[in-house]
Amino acid sequence: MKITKDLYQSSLVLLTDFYQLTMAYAYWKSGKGEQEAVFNLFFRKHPFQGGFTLAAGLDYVIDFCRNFKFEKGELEYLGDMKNKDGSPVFESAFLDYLQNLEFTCDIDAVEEGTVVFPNAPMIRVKGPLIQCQLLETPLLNIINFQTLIATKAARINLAAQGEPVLEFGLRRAQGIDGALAASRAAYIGGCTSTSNVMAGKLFGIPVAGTHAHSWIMSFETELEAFEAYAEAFPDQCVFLVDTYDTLNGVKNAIKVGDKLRAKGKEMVGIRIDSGDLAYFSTQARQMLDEAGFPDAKIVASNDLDEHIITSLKSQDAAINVWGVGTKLVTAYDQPALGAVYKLSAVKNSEGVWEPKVKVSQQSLKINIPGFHNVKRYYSNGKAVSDMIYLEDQEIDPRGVVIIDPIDATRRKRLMPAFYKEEVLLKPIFKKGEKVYTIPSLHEIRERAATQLESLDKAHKRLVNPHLYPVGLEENLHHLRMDLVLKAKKFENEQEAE
Ligand SMILES: Nc1ncnc2c1ncn2[C@@H]1O[C@H](COP(=O)(O)OP(=O)(O)OP(=O)(O)O)[C@@H](O)[C@H]1O
Ligand SMILES: O=P(O)(O)OC[C@H]1O[C@H](OP(=O)(O)OP(=O)(O)O)[C@H](O)[C@@H]1O
Ligand SMILES: O=C(O)c1cccnc1
Ligand SMILES: [Mg+2]
Repeated sequence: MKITKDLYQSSLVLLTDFYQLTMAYAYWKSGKGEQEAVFNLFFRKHPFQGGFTLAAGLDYVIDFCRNFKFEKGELEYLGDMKNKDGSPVFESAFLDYLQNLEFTCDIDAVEEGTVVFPNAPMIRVKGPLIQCQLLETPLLNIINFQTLIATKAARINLAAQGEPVLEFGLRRAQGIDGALAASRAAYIGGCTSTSNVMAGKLFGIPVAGTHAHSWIMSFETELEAFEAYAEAFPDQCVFLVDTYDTLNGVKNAIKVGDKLRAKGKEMVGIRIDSGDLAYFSTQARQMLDEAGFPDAKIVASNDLDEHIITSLKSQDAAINVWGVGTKLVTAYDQPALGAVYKLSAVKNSEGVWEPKVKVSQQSLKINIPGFHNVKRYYSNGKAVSDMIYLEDQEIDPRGVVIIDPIDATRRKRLMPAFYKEEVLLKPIFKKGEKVYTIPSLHEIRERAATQLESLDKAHKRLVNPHLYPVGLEENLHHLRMDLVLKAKKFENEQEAE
């Protein structure tokens, strides 16, 4: 395979687990393929032991669905698959079915840049079982990663308290698409730029950077290296000062800064990439100030994350710009968000929707049945609670009770009439037609900032955050409990037999 030419030239319809295709075949064979179903994508726990998660990746999902088509090449590949006895895995009538398969689902989803919480659906897919099933793996692949990285980026940007965070992750990212998707998500999460030029071109993210130690090392002296760099980029000089002796490096940067100024140019600043970043940044700040460069920025990098940034802030480090790579784009301390995709209702042969639950040993894993949506209530611009409710349920503006999906003893009474409300799942596709206007990446980033602003500080603490209240509307809670009890009763009866 030639990665540069072939990787994205075809539809991504085979970017799925094999079992989705074998199930699709079996659904088709048993005549259930067109039966209507509802699936929900959600996660059970915030990543990084945090108190919020930032949704990202919907744009890729939309693109995936719009190009959901089995073309000749894919069908040939599937047609060549053989069982152990040499017979084809998929009979040709099924391949004909796939060839004619058009994407016809309804999809409702939270917009990118929305703050989201455990158990509430981020994406709801309604449509023929086969299509819903085939979407499971790619939707999870896309949403799990981008949401994880957007959340990590948001945490890092919160720690930086509004100072610019430059994303430097490409060299350590999880492969090629991992890097591109991470740069996109990091930008949504608040980073100001990426070092990944391809991400810049593809997504319109500002591209920025400094220079490496190799630049300095290729010259006889550090001073010569700075001078040559200043010659090439008189308006964009950020000198990396720690190749030999950091404080001597600062002295050299000041010398070249003076020369630039004599030519009417200003150096932008310096970068420190090793050693005690609190100590060196405060020393460098003092030297720069004394030399008449109070506006020169100090960029720091070197295995930074939200915790080290917080620590450096508490040490009064004089850092103005944060370069963050590895720990951001790899989500170093939690490599995956555990979002799942679960069936919550099917339409029976009489055309009646039947809500479904999967009863698990762990109550944490019992899904939320039915066709539901999420409302967020705001008071004075602050999010106060999320309510998961059955979409056809009348909500009494004078009072609702919401019940924690994991611990039914935790309840909260709400007066919807007192609050501004937002329905979080927005229509994206109706019968396969896109009905949603995709915002620009910059708008998504703005939404993320506004959403994070709407969340109380207590939920944004990096450690031991306060739990944001998310509950099931009473009727949904009862429906769920009834279904669980019925299923358990059935289980017990079977055991007794
Ligand atoms: N004052 C500080 N407080 C807390 N953490 C710091 C401080 N200064 C630096 N760090 C962090 O400590 C770690 C230092 O790592 P390490 O010892 O590998 O770097 P180094 O030896 O200074 O540099 P390198 O090995 O890259 O030349 C980095 O993650 C860095 O961000
Ligand atoms: O530390 P990160 O958050 O990943 O940021 C990117 C790092 O990449 C570069 O150096 P590299 O790590 O390649 O080499 P070095 O650590 O030896 O300087 C740069 O100088 C940063 O330190
Ligand atoms: O531009 C930089 O300073 C940069 C880019 C990638 C990785 N580390 C640093
Ligand atoms: Mg390094």
